[in-house]
Amino acid sequence: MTIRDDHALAADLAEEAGRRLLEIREREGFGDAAVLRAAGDRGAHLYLMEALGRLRPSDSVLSEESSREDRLDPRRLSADRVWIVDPLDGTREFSEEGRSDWAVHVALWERGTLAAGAVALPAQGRTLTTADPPKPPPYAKGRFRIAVSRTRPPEFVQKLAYLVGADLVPIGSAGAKISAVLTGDVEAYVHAGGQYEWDSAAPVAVAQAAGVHTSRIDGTVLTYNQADPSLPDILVSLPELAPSLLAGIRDLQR
Ligand SMILES: Nc1ncnc2c1ncn2[C@@H]1O[C@H](COP(=O)(O)O)[C@@H](OP(=O)(O)O)[C@H]1O
Ligand SMILES: [Mg+2]
Repeated sequence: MTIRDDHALAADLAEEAGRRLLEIREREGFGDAAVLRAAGDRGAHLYLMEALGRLRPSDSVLSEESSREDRLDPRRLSADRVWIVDPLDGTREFSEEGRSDWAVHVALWERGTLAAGAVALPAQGRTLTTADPPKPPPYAKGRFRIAVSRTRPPEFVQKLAYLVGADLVPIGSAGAKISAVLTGDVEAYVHAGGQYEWDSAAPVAVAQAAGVHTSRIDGTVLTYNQADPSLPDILVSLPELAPSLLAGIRDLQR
């Protein structure tokens, strides 16, 4: 198998899981949000596990929806290749009629780096992929936009926006927020206070391929396939904005 095949496979799997999620939304309706969320998480997870087991039988998989036992299975720590997937990121938004800020994440971690990835945004009719990385529009100087969680934004983010001259844009799903940086709808995404490897691996793979800044909020490297999959904070931004955002965050946390 060539490396190119992994890029295409990530995109195909994310798109097919997304197509199934649209069908589940259609079939279940929005009457009972908990039922719809559970059906979405389960349906996308089972499809991705079956497809990866069939198409990449020697690789490990770390999925948000795997059992706790499977997620903590130490075998993936000595594996060369681990697929890190979030079958449905933005589960809350998936269950809200009319919202399109939810995503399917499929990433491949290989010997220490993110080697391939895709983020399907089924309700937006697009998939962002390392097979054909997006080209974010260049930064036009002046005020800019920072995407934040709708429900759990970092406590410092209002002050940060004031400090750097930005407006906050609440969007659901880490994948949808990072995609918004890549498509030019916002210029940055800041999160702190909790998150896991599957929430960011695939969109970070695409962002890195697109030449966008990705790091922890202290500027250090995001590392994946760790024993503890907690990865609680992240900064994704157009490269020109990273130094002032990192300096602002540092000042506010002092
Ligand atoms: N404080 C926190 N602790 C744990 N997970 C968090 C979190 N804040 C956000 N997340 C996770 O990050 C993803 C994006 O969140 P948000 O839309 O609020 O930005 C969601 O993934 P899931 O939808 O896959 O659960 C959410 O559960
Ligand atoms: Mg998630």
